[in-house]
Formats: sequence, structure tokens, C-alpha cells
Amino acid sequence: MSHSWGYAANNGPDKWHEKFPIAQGPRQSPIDIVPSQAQHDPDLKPLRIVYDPSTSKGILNNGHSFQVDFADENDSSTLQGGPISGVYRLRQFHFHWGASDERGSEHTVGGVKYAAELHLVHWNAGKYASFGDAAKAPDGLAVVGVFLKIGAASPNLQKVLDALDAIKTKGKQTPFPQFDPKILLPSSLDFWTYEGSLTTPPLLESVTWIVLKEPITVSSEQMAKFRSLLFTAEGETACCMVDNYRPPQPLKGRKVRASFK
Ligand SMILES: Cc1ccc(O)c(S)c1
Ligand SMILES: [Zn+2]
Repeated sequence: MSHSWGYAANNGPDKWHEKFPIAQGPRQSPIDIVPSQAQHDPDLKPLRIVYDPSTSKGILNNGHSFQVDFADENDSSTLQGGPISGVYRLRQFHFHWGASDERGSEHTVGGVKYAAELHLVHWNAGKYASFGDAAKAPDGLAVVGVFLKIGAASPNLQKVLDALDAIKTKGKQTPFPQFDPKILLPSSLDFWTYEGSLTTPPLLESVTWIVLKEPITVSSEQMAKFRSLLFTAEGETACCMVDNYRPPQPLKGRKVRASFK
């Protein structure tokens, strides 16, 4: 693999194992979620999501996706309940998407791909001293995944997309204050859950995945806005930020549980 990982033929998901052997590990993500194989677990608690918009800081093009970062020095924005124990703090959210509307999500449902997938990343602040420490622990992170399905435009998502002109190239960032990511969630918090990993290098196997069953909708025009970003920095040969998704990985005996019947 060339110097740094990416999504091209020479440094993409099929090559990541060369520098990150865990890519072939026992709990890699994403996966194909097969609803008929997911067992309803009545012991799963409802998700408790409390986000304080004042913890929203900035929006960054990191060269792989774009992310909105949150202040996480206290328990102002947290995830509790569901399959996790204790309090997980919101760190950032980001997306994965395709070059065209028929692909882009990382998780699939019965083989169905969505146009994009939102990841809300939380870390186990009740047990670990930092995000970095948590990211190395098997129960360190919890990521809520939300599918984006082509349909009506999302006015709430548009607030995020309107900031993308300011972060077109790798390394650019701009303030993004007073944003409540809860407005990006669908009305139902029914979910599937399983033990997995980051879907980008270093692919650490530290994620409890919580994938919402109900997608939010996004218009094709809004998807075009995602694709206006560049993987590349200013002054480099422009390469459109598209297809920044890892395909489903082997389940390797893992069980997927459902919070709903
Ligand atoms: C912490 C983190 C960084 C990047 C990602 O795609 C995911 S899924 C999680
Ligand atoms: Zn992700």
C-alpha cells in the first residue's frame, strides 16, 4: 500500500490489511445485517441520547470524510442505554457515501446498500480517561449508525451541507457552533447491535455498533453536495471525495441482536 490509506485501488479497503493486519480480525466492521438472523433481545434497554448543542465545535475535512467535532470534557452530550453500560460521550459525527445514489453505506441490510451512512461516535468516559484510551478497549466506543435513503430532502441535514463549501479540501476546518445532532436522527430508535470495529484504519476492534433500523431521507441534490468535497488538499490534483465506504466484512460467528420484534 502506498504511503497512506484511502479508498483508491492502490490504497483502499482490499489493501488495508498490509499495514493494519487487524483488518482480517474476528470483529471487523461493517457487516451485512440480515434481519431474519437478528435475534430480538428483550433485555436491551431503550437508547438514551442527550446532546447539548453548545458542545458542537467545528467541521473538518480530514481527507477521508468530513466530521463535526464536539467538546467532550464533561457529560453534556451523552449516549446511554441500549446495549451499553455506563455513560458514553459524543466525540464526533461523520458520514460515508458513494459516487452515485445506489451505493455509499457501510452496513447493508439484507444486501441492500443505502446512499450514505451517518456515524455518531461516542467513547466510554465512565471507564476510560480519554478517547484514545477508549479506542483501544473492547468496550471503549459506541457508534450509532443511521442510513441515508434517497427521497425527500432533509432540511436538518442541509444545515450541515451548507458548511461544506468552507471545507472543500483536506485539512480545512471552520467553526460549527450550536448544532444539535439529535435532529439528524429518525423518529424511531429501534436498532440492531453487534460487536465490531472502526471502519477506517486503524480498524480498532473497540466499537459496540448500534445501527438504527429506520433511515433518514436525503435528496439526490443533497448527495451531490457530499460529492463536492475533495480527498485532496489545496494545490494537489483534485480527487472527488466519493465511495469512502468499506464493504461488509465476515461475521465470523458474531450474533446481531435486535431491540425490536
Ligand atoms: C472513530 C472513527 C473514525 C472514523 C470512522 O469511520 C469511524 S466508523 C470511527
Ligand atoms: Zn465511520
